[in-house]
Amino acid sequence: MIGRVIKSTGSWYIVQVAEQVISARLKGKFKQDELKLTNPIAVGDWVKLEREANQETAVISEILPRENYVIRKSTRKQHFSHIIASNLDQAILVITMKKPRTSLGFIDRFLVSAESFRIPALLVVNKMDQLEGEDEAEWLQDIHEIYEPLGYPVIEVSALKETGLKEKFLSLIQGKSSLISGHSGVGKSTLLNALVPEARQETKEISGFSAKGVHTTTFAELFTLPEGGDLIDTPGIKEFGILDVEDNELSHYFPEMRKYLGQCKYNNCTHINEPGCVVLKKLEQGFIHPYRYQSYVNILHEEDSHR
Ligand SMILES: Nc1nc2c(ncn2[C@@H]2O[C@H](COP(=O)(O)OP(=O)(O)OP(=O)(O)O)[C@@H](O)[C@H]2O)c(=O)[nH]1
Ligand SMILES: [Zn+2]
Repeated sequence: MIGRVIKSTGSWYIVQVAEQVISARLKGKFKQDELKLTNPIAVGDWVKLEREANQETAVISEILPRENYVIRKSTRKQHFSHIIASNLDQAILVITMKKPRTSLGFIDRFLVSAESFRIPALLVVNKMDQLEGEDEAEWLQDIHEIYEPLGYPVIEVSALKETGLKEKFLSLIQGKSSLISGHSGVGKSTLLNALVPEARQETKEISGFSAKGVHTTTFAELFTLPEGGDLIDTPGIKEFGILDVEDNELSHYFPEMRKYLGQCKYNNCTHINEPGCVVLKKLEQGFIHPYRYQSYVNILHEEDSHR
């Protein structure tokens, strides 16, 4: 039979097979794939499994090819090892204007990761009920002005007051597998509980039946939406990695730069100070947002310092 991994505890996997939830483990000699992962299976994986004699548990014999996946934060030049989730239609970053305010740099890192994994991304501004003052209104306006033209939808919600959820947000997640991420305290759990009423309950049930470690907050978990589709929560995982890229490739993950690539004088241009750089020209002309360019430079340098 075939099922989808909805939770991993490290040694046991909770697999959804049609309407049933089965606890499964790996066959003794499980073939590692080419990613050389520390954890061979991720939440979101589709797997082939067979029931054991007791009928209650199952053994996973094969992982079906992944459409895509995200891995844990790592520097660009390191070998990735920890896979967080797979087979995603999109990645959602929950952001807030205060307590804590999400920095644009953090948002850009997330978007670059999503681009590098070829997963569409969207931004959900939570705690809209707390919006007050000019400074906050400006921050929100910046978010809309910077990200929407790049193709990243920006949705405003209040998980606490349950506004904006059933309207626009639901239409964007229905029928899809969405990874949900964000800083601690932005309201991911509140959002999840508002959308998947049994989310809290489910977590409790599963932790009662399996090995210890189930309840640790570093494992991703897949929750099915009553309206169809699912949300993959990634508690404790703040940032994802960026796929292995050379300096002159980072700009491929900035949609506003991507369209000018190949037009610079040097084909290995890093768009920092090279003569005849079209990206720098477009920045000067206002076609590239200075904040975004700053993030580009920061990521380039940060990754360099890790080598
Ligand atoms: N005013 C307001 N508060 C909210 C909203 N959503 C969440 N909160 C509050 O923000 C705090 C953090 O919410 P959580 O849902 O625990 O945040 P989280 O992102 O899951 O945090 P971690 O579990 O640490 O990852 C709680 O006190 C929530 O009640 C909202 O829309 N408006
Ligand atoms: Zn250039």
